[in-house]
Amino acid sequence: MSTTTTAEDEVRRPILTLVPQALAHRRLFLLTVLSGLLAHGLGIAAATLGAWLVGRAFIGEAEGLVRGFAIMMLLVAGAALAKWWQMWVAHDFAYQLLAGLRVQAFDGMERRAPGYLLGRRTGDVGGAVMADVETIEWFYAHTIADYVVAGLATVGAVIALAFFHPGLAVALAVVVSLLVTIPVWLSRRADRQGQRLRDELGGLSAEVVDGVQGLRELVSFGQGETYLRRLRDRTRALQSHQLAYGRRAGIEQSAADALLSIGFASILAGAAVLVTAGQLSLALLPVTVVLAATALAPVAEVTGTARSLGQIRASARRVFTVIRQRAQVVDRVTTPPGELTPRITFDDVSFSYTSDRSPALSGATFEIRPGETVALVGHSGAGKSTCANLLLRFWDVDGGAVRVGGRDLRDVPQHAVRELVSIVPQDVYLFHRSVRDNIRLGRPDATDEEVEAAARQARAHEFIARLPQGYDTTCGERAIQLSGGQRQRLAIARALLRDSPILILDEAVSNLDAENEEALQAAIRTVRKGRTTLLIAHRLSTIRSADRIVVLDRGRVVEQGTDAELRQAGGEYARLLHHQSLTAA
Ligand SMILES: Nc1ncnc2c1ncn2[C@@H]1O[C@H](COP(=O)(O)OP(=O)(O)OP(=O)(O)O)[C@@H](O)[C@H]1O
Repeated sequence: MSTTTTAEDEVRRPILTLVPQALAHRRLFLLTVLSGLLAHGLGIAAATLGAWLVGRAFIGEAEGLVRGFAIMMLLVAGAALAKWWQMWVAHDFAYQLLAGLRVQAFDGMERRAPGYLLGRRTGDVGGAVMADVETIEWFYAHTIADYVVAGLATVGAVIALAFFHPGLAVALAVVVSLLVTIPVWLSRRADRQGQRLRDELGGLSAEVVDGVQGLRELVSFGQGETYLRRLRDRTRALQSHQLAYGRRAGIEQSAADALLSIGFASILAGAAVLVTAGQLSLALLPVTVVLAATALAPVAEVTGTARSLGQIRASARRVFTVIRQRAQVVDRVTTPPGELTPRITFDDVSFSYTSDRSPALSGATFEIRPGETVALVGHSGAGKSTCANLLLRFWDVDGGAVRVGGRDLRDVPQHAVRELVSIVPQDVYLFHRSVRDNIRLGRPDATDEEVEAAARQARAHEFIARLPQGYDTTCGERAIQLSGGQRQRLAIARALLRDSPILILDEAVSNLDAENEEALQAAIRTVRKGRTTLLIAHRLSTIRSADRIVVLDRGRVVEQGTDAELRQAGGEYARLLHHQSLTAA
């Protein structure tokens, strides 16, 4: 039975899952912290020196002022350089991590393909991978190392202040401690709001992708206005979540600003009282003020970035849920099986996609001998595509076994299955690349000559030659559009290049014009030659061209034989013909 993403797969502490990823890039992380410390340290030193010089000037001690000023300018220049270095390494660190996360997320989806996409909308999936990964950039580039730097810089400033007066250091430590707790007060609400906001954004992106993909249907059924209304409703819902998020962030900001002002004013007042009481030299007053300010500034900065933690948490949760999904099919053997006779056996196979649905196959038994073509026929939903999915090991059977050359497919690693079996699907996906590269997907190291030879055999060369740039014409969603029959011929060329001994052919149901039809049938005849073929057929002419026919009904094999035998038997096949469930062409 197929497993879908469950609650256990959900990531419970998403921010903590981001940290080990950062530690995997230890060198860059340390450089980010180091550059941050240098930038802050030099900044604090420059400001403190400046304040000290002002203090001395105040009490009339002019000696060494010029030298001190020159040193201060050097420190300022050093701080600026260190800041630039910090931005550079922090972004290098973040982008390397994000690149890794994108690959891991794609890997997670591939591990569960195609089951993963069931029940999920493609816009939502794309959103999880791209937009959420982008949100995480903020954590790596502006948060994690900044927290470490802010912590160290603040502790340093408090210790330095303690040399001047311990009371002032204690007061500063109290203000800092209160400031850092602000995001914690509202963290639950921030988490909830961030989650809602990211979900709503994902939903909206899915809605837009849905609308664009189904534009033809919407327009032809006059439903454009209804769709726009739905979109408006979703946008309004998103807006209200954004407002709630903004309100809470505003409360945090105001609380932090108020605390910062009160805290700073108190320390200033305390220092002034100490000067009046003769416990602190007037010359040191500017230095204490600057130290307090330099301790508070980085803390205020990180509490600002902490306001984004709600969204970062939600994004990390979604990305890591994808990354950590369990594999749809697990290999229990990793060594390839060696050469297998391409004899396919479905032995009492039972399978359900999900536990809440009736079985797609129950006790299905049939065989395809080496080099033979067997057509699977049956009503829609009878289980034909499920047989193909199991033969490709997109899922594993629940009961019985699918065997190739007598070997249970569960004992053949998935990569070896993909070499053994290739498919010409009904809906051929073309990537936004050249026709040549799309064919080359069958065998990436094929030469141009081999690609062209495969296209000729697949009866695709002629229409490719008529395209604006021939084999270099870009195809796919955003480029030249090819007809269903032409796409299938490109897929046949792919399969010919792949040259696997077993072929699954899912015949296109759409009506093709006579020229396309003739070319496609010829291509199918070529690609079947010498291969064991499972044919999901809809046209009578194709069905008749098969060596044998297996008739499925509600997941069971109800009849097997040649076209003539089955007609004569007067069973399900004859009924399908009678009710014209099979296309006559
Ligand atoms: N990915 C899936 N998840 C859940 N149920 C599925 C999935 N694919 C198919 N089914 C269900 O399994 C049963 C068999 O479907 P299958 O696609 O194998 O039928 P089919 O004979 O190929 O139909 P068609 O000719 O319409 O393509 C159907 O009840 C279908 O709803």
